[in-house]
Amino acid sequence: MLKARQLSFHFSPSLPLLQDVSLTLRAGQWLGLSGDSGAGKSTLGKLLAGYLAPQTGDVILDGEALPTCGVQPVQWLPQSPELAVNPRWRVGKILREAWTPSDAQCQAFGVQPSWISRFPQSLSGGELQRVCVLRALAPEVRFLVADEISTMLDPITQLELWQALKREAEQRQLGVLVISHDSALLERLCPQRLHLSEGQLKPW
Ligand SMILES: Nc1ncnc2c1ncn2[C@@H]1O[C@H](COP(=O)(O)OP(=O)(O)OP(=O)(O)O)[C@@H](O)[C@H]1O
Repeated sequence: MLKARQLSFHFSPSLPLLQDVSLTLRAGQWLGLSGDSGAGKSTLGKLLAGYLAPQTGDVILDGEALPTCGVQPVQWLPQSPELAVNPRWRVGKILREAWTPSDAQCQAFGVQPSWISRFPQSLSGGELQRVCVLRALAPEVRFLVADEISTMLDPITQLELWQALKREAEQRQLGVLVISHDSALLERLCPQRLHLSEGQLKPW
């Protein structure tokens, strides 16, 4: 179980962003998170994945602090995959950075064998996003923060990505926090939804 306990966070003391935010994400749960632009959704996602440290409160996984080395069991997947890869690495090296997905997994996520020897700049944003999502699914991973991951995909590719992720999450009982402005998408994917507004979470 992943828990955020009374997190407060600001980039500047005069501009508090999150105040006393608590949430629980269970194994196998799909939880939706909406909120206005700039409300702090990505910041909360980064706090949950250990990319940022809160000023007060903490994030615990099964009662313990997140590990500081090795494969992170909570993976934050950002909207812009091109910012999350080393442009000097070929796609094969990027994909296998933490683990080696099977051919069947590559196929399920629509990752084509012909991409392996290419550089990431030569893939479309949607193609690279699929590589990054699959890269994040190492066996040690237990929770995902999917931060607007399908925004740049066409409707069919979007559907295929979520179907592949649903299947993988169900098999492994991954907990997934889906961050999106698309309320129809959140309603479809997530039985429980939260809304972030003025630094606080409310059921939605
Ligand atoms: N590194 C940073 N330094 C200073 N301010 C930052 C930093 N990162 C984000 N912010 C600010 O914090 C606020 C929250 O940003 P965040 O990206 O978490 O919002 P969001 O809810 O995800 O927005 P969107 O829906 O537009 O992606 C914004 O006002 C943003 O400008």
